[in-house]
Amino acid sequence: MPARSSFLVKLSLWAAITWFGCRLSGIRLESIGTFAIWLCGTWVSYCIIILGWRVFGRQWFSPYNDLPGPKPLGHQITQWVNTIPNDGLLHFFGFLGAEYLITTNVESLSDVLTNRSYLFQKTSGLRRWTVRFFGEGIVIQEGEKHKQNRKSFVQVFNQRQVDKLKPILSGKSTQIVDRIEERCTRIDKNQLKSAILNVSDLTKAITLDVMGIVALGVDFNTILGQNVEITEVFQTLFSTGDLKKSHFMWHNSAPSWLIKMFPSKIDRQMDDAHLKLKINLERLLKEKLALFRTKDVSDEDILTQIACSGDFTPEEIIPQVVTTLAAGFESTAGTLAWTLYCVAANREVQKSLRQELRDAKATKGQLSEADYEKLPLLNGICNESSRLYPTFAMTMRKATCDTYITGRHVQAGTYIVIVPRAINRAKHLWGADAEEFVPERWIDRTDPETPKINPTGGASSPMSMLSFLYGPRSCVGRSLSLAEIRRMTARIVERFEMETTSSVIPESTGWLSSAPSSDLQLKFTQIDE
Ligand code: HEM
Repeated sequence: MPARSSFLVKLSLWAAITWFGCRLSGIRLESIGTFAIWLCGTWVSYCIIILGWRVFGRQWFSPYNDLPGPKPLGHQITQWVNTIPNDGLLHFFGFLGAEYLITTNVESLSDVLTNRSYLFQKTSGLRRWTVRFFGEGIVIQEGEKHKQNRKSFVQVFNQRQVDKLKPILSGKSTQIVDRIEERCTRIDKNQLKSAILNVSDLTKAITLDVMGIVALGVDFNTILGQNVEITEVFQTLFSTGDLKKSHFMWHNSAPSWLIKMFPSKIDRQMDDAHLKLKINLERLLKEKLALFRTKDVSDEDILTQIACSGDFTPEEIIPQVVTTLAAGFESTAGTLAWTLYCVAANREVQKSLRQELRDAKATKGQLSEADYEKLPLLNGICNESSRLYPTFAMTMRKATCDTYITGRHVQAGTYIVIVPRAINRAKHLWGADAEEFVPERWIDRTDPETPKINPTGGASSPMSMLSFLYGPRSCVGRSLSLAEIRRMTARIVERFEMETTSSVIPESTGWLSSAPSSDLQLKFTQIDE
């Protein structure tokens, strides 16, 4: 519907509701003028309520909203976890007395994420919103259905499959480096070429290409400036900026008939983007199945594997792929952007990483795919940046029946708030420097001659690092995304000196997944070999 006619429909509805409201409450509308005053009055009241909600209400009513203003998701809860004494659970009341429990230690997390994980389900609001815009995929499935589908997904993302993809990821890392080099046109006083570039644009383009190859077997080459329209589709559908937060809140709280009656601009944009993606995926799927029948097909992409596994009905395949793209795109692009920022902001660490890469190459001339997984500092940097800046900063569950967490009774309907940002920065789990960037914590130097990777970063439990969550609902794409982030970071650091362009520490933006703000820029200067 064109914008103007949709406005007129809304205005007429508003007028009708006001008129009926006045009639029902016995208010006499003596002239058009009185009616117009009432119409304006109700509109102003509506605006005041919405404004009040935006400024004050969001903070009180839902943990998703945290503090007002440009604070990252999970910021306030991180402060609570680090300052309020507790025994593993923090309790608070939300809108209309809804009960919320925040899990703050390994014991309470174990109960929610592993011991009784299927009793704590994702919220119906998230499920409704996800199904509407992405379709029904593993990310929001529960119980037996989830268990069954998870087996297929673990198979699709197993180590052998990820190993097969590593040379492709390395090829893509060459492309991102070449792309940055092309754009280094400024000559500085040392006669070195440099450029100031938007980091999110780069990491989103390269991750979109990787996701295209991994999920669909198609290289969109957006890093080379091709297929711009697919970038728009991904951006519209999967990016989770602050506007999407209000969008989600609206879908979460309003009844379906009201949502249908007042479709928003974002609804229409997301529906259009979803439709475009679906049409393309259906066409691809047809081609792949035809190829599969002739056996002339590689089994590397997710679409082919899911389609040919026999575990999913034809209607289930596309939604599963769309939700996987949703889970992997912003999260990987955001984590890569954070990693590049952390390296740029810590020049000494950057220098040491460059040295580590040079030393590793010195003996063989070139790094093997296996080397990327073994280099202690490279791994330390990637783990540390995703610890400090988990792109899924917060997730929620709801108790489906009366149960208990660490021996405490939990009533059915209680919301359980799991906050990776707060756990990853908790001082009782990581020590006094929990909020600082310390890649060293991931290195075991028991033998100073041969430093090794410390898989838990010195924390007493792997559950202290929740960026990929833990247990039967943890991220299936973890090794794939880390393999991408390691290769991109290593190749960029080998070829460029990175610097921040501002002393202000960027904060996470976004709601479902959080990335550095979309205008974060870094300076890349070519290294004089
Ligand atoms: C650095 C990048 C990534 C991060 C930080 C990340 C993080 C997470 C987290 C925290 C969850 C659990 C969400 C919840 O239950 O509330 C999750 C689930 C999931 N992730 Fe990732 N993810 C990343 C990359 C990927 C990639 C590249 C893929 C696939 C291509 C992927 C696929 C999935 C899927 C399918 C699930 C649902 C698993 C289930 O419910 O059983 N993720 N991810």
